[in-house]
Amino acid sequence: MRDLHVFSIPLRTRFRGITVREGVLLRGPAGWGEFSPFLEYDDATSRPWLACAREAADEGWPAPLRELVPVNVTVPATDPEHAHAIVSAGGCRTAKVKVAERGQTLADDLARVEAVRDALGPDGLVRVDANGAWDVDEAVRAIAAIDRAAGGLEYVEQPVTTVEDLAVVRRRVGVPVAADESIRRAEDPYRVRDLEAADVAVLKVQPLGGVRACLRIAEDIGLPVVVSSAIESSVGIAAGVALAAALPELHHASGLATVQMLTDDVAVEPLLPVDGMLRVGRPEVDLDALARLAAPADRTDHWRARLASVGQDQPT
Ligand SMILES: O=C(O)CCC(=O)c1ccccc1C(=O)O
Ligand SMILES: [Mg+2]
Repeated sequence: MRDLHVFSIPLRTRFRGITVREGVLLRGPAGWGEFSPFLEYDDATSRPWLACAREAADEGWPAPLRELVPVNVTVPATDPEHAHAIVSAGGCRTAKVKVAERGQTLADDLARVEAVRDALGPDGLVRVDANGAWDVDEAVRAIAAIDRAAGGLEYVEQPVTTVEDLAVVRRRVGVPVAADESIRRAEDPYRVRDLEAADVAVLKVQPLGGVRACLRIAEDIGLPVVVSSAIESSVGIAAGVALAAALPELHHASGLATVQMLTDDVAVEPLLPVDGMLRVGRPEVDLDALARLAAPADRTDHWRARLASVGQDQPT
């Protein structure tokens, strides 16, 4: 049995319904890997997440082509003053702004992106993420208004839920469209490509089965890629950085500056951006942090059982 640690780290602010991030760190001959599928995911959905952890622990990653990876600051659906402060503190030249939050209005989104543009200055890039919350007509209207308020958008991520609607919206707006939730399973990117539903593909290493699996997808789909996180510890983020570092072409900042969304981390030097960049490499795990962040016994039992169940048909 590999060295195995179950961690539990509170988030600074609730993000998509989650207040605590739990997962497993596995140590193998190549280093540490992270297995942290969201709690509601079944075994089949979680299998690529385990493949990603095993690749990190057992094999390691393909050689990097760059040493630094530009990242975006992530701005939650917060008020304009807070959004301005987050971007000003971040040091990133690209900001990703959450929009279309339930319980908020388009006016809230417009005020938030205006504040973000003000904090970034004219040379920064603003992208927005609606997490599929709009219908087609709402999306067309909102995107035009947000594009004006932002003084130009880099792209809009997942404006609508289905890949068919994504293709319709893409044909009706002047802003590039990125697919995120539409690319979760290995076969999804090919549907996005075949329907010409997006200009940009968001790839996350855990749900798509690891760095090599994502490199293959990027090569096959022929779209520019944005590497993004699933809110992971520095160990999980390092796998995303390894993908961004190994892509033959990298046109966009990665959505990997999310360690700061957690209240604590497992690494001696947490993988936080310096001047808007993350350094490629393997973070050193802090054994004191593993002890401090160790999940309670019942959660550890839950994750051990889950690992056994997800890894069932494969050698451990
Ligand atoms: O891309 C980023 O800046 C951070 C990652 C992020 O937003 C995210 C993290 C976990 C689940 C969903 C999402 C998302 O892109 O909506
Ligand atoms: Mg997204």
